[in-house]
Amino acid sequence: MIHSTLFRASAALFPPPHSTSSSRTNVTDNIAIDGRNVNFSITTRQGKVVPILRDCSLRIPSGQFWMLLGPNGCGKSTLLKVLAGVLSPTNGTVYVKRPKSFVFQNPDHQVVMPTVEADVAFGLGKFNLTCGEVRSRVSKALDAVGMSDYLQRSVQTLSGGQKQRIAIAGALAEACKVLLLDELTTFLDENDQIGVIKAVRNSLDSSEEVTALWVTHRLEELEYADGAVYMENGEVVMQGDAASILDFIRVRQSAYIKQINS
Ligand SMILES: Nc1ncnc2c1ncn2[C@@H]1O[C@H](COP(=O)(O)OP(=O)(O)OP(=O)(O)O)[C@@H](O)[C@H]1O
Repeated sequence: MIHSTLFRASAALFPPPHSTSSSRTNVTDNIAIDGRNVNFSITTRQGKVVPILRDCSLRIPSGQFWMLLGPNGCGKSTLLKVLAGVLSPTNGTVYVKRPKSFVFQNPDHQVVMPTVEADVAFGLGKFNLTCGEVRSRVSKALDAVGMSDYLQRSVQTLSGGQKQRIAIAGALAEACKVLLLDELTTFLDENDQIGVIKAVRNSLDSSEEVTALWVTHRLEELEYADGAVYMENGEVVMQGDAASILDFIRVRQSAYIKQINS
């Protein structure tokens, strides 16, 4: 864990990018996610290039639960999609430990099988496991997200948060090393929201192998995190331990409120 560390995410922290490849091998084992000077732009129909991410650098240690925070439209989901490999960076380098798993915002996009057990086991077909090994992985994964009692339940009967937890269990069952979680609590009520966030926290606490990056704009969720990356206007402004980032955002917000009231 990084203790009381807050650092400005400047280019000085990282050497300049050497390539635009989406994976690198010379990253130390204790870093799960490493993005350096990541840029992402879109080109409009009129041929105008619109930058969405500008020189974003971030470094997330293995085994930790980090949040990606910032105001609406600052580029959090885009950065997460670049890290997931769903989008290719226009420039910069990205390393994310594998296997990695991207969990979507909408709980109804998560589940594909009729029962919880079948859904969590869905991705295990490719591993050539015995039935006993499959059962054991499903059981451990459901335990990690607090859903052991739901093994035989029809997924149709689950709440949104329970569906998110099943999706996370599916990733854990596949021995996923990095969970990339895109605003999972947006559509959830408070109970479900807490259930999902605690499930992620517990999954990490029960395995040193798993790292999670959780996109949110809810500051209160920071209490569950080890660290956070704060973005504004397409840039990574700060990253560090959760308490320091919370202080930083509060100071920034009160300065903004003073400015608009003056
Ligand atoms: N394909 C696209 N075409 C045009 N603009 C885009 C595209 N993708 C993202 N954007 C713009 O890029 C900016 C960043 O979007 P993104 O969804 O990454 O932000 P966000 O921080 O996740 O926002 P929110 O918290 O509201 O979900 C926004 O202004 C968005 O409108």
